[in-house]
Formats: sequence, structure tokens, C-alpha cells
Amino acid sequence: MTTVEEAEQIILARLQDYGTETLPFEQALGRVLAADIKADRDLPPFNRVTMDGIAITYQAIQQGVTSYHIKATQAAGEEPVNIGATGECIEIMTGAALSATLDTIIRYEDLDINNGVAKLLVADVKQGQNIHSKGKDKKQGDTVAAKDQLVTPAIISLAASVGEAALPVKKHPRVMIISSGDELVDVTDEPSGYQIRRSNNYTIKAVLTGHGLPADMLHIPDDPAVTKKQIGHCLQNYDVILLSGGISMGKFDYIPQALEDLEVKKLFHKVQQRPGKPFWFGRHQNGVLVFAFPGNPVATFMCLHRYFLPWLNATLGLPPQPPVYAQLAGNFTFTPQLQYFLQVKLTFTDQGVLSARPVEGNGSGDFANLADTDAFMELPLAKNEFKQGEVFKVHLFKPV
Ligand SMILES: Nc1nc2c(c(=O)[nH]1)N[C@H]1C(S)=C(S)[C@@H](COP(=O)(O)OP(=O)(O)OC[C@H]3O[C@@H](n4cnc5c(N)ncnc54)[C@H](O)[C@@H]3O)O[C@H]1N2
Ligand code: MOO
Repeated sequence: MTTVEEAEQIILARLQDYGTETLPFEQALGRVLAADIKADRDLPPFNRVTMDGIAITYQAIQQGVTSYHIKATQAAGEEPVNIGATGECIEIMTGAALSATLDTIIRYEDLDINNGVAKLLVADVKQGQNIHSKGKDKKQGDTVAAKDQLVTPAIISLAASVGEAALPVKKHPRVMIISSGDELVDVTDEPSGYQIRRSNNYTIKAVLTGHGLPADMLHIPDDPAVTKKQIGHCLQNYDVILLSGGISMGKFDYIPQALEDLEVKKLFHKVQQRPGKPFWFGRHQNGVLVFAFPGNPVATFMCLHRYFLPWLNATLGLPPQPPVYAQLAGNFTFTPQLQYFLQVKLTFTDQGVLSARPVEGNGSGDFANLADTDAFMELPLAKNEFKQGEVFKVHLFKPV
């Protein structure tokens, strides 16, 4: 059977470039930047005053001059005003551009101002104080934000400041989410005593929305002809199909056969893991990828986080997320020859250690348990006994 690592490698070997698009910069939040953002001029673009007060030349201090005639007042956004002598100063505001004749700012708190004269109240004055020098952060033409990273609020701020009103970002794949099964009714429908409401498709959609990825949804009944027709249509109109359910050994699990008939090449079926063992993954020759997750809600949820999101991350050109490790807060035993993904509740201890308390639940149909946990802890296949204090990798599905 395919191991978790092999499944991951097979999936990550199928990265695809969906191209780029240009968006108004405010709409690019959460997307992946497709080109470097460069400074259109030095940052800051002029010697920027950082305290309200007066501007003097440091020569005055060297000559022992401690009171200054206020020649003018300069607000931020006004043209720089020069002084003509060491005994002069300009009253100046934070954000103003400093004239080349001035090099030191003294804040109001250190002055006594009367009748147009500012008297220094402190002895310790340093040349260049309270000035953010031109080009200190970045020079014109420098990269201020490199491509292949998520557009964050800080990058929106940089784009605005260098005048990039439109940003090139990576295009998303077109995603279709398919649920299947005659036992499933929609959320607004009243289920009979032997039906349930479908939820996996909404879970997947919610996770994708959290990653800024739009997706369409479709439900198909347990009918082989309809299954084939509908999936065939999706193979022509989408880049990625995310299925849940209908892939195990049941008499009405028509999905693997339909995919085979539609010439989606199976790359693996069944992974040595719990939950999610029946996971099916394949690729159509036109490039469409099919992730068919097992129907049990926890299995779908785990596979989405463990396999699809890292693929999405990599296919959009983002660097791999650094692994997160946590310390097991209780003993745990698991004997089947399957890699177990244990649901855990995470907390930081007062020593700054990420601690993981096992919250076992009632198997992969128990979605109530998902709401009470934060992550899956990936327990190594080679072991059966996992002791309190041991450290293992975790896959977070909630921020801690
Ligand atoms: N003989 C065997 N039976 C099963 C095996 C096996 O190896 N041999 N594996 C089990 C495991 S593990 C899982 S997981 C499930 C996966 O089966 P399917 O992918 O075919 O899923 P279904 O049978 O269609 O559904 C399973 C379960 O999940 C519910 N479900 C499905 N879709 C949704 C949805 N959109 N929202 C909410 N719930 C959903 C469905 O009603 C079933 O209860 O197979 C085991 N059987
Ligand atoms: O994958 Mo199944 O989720 O172990 O029930």
C-alpha cells in the first residue's frame, strides 16, 4: 500500500502553473505575488523629520549656540525651508522633508519657545537626531517585496507607497467540489430517519475560502451513468476536482470506475493511514487532478489538510510551510500498521512549549470532535506506543 510519504511525493510531483493575472492591489490580499515589487524612489524619499520641534544645523551646537531665532514654520508636505545662519532654526513637523541646510531636530519637549526664539533645555544633542534619512530603508529600484509570497497587509502597504496600483498574482486553479451518495440531503432539507445532511462539501469549501480559493459545488447521486456524465463534464471545465465519498469497497461506490472509464490515470488508491485509507488520487491527460477523499468527515478533513493544501501551496509557488512540532501531553497506543493522525488540542505551556493533548473521539465519522481539536498529530508508522513528552509533527487546522 502507498505510504503517507509516497502519496505526498506523488501529489507534489504534479504541480501545475495556472498563469498569472493582474488585480487592483487592494484585491490582491491573500494571493501569491507573481512579480517583485520595486521601490519607485528611495524609501524614505527625503530626509524625513520624525519629531515635532525645531530643525537646526549641528554646527550651532558645536559653536555653543543654544537659542535660535525661528525663521519659519514648515508643515509636512511643504517645500523644505533653508536657514541662513547657525542662530536660526525652522519650526518643523513630523513627516516634513528637511532642507540640506539642516541636519538635527530638537523636539518641543526639550525647548522653551518665547517670542519667536527657541531655547535649548538639554545638553545632550546628537548630530542627525530625529531624522529618518533618505534611502535608509530601500534605494530606488530595490525589491521591497519579492515574488512567490502571500500578499499580506504589509505588502498592500508597500504596494501603495511605491505606487503599484495593480499587482500581478498567480491565477488560482478552477476547483470543483463533488459530494456523492443517496443518503445525503442538502442542509436546508429534512433528512429521513435513514439519511443525513451533507457536510463534507461545505467543510472543503470553507477551508478553501480560508485560503482565498473559490470553488464550485456539485452533488451526484449513486448512479453510475450520472456519475460518469457529471465527472466527465467537470474534467472539461475545471483544473482540480475534489471528491468526497464513494471510493471505498461499497456496492454503490461508483467513483473509481467512473474515473477509470473517463481515463483519469490512477496514481494511487489507498494510503497506509488512518483516517483516510481509501484515498484515491489521479490525473487526466488534459492535466486535471482528481483528489477523491474518503467520505467519512474526519478522513476528508485530514486528507484535505495533509495533501491538498501543501499541493496548493507548492503549485502557487509558495515555499513549503516549515513543519510544526508539538509535545504529546499523554500516553497513546495505536497498533494497526497504519500511520495514525491523532486529533489533538494544542496549548502553549508557560515554558513556551507547544503541548498536544490527545482527544480521540469516536472514529472518522465523529465530526463533533473536530470542533474541539486544533490539529492532527502525525504519529510515526514504526511505533505503537507514544509516550507523554515525546515530540511529533502536527498539522494545524485552527490557529493556536
Ligand atoms: N469493506 C470496507 N469498507 C470500508 C473500508 C474498507 O477498507 N473496507 N474503508 C472504510 C473507511 S476507512 C472509510 S473512510 C469509508 C470511506 O468510504 P467512501 O469514500 O466510499 O465513502 P462513503 O461510503 O460514500 O461514505 C462514508 C461515510 O461518510 C459519509 N459521507 C460521505 N459523504 C459525505 C458528505 N458530503 N457529508 C457528510 N458525510 C458524508 C457517508 O454518509 C458515510 O457515512 O469506507 C469505510 N468502509
Ligand atoms: O479513512 Mo476511514 O476514515 O479510517 O474511516
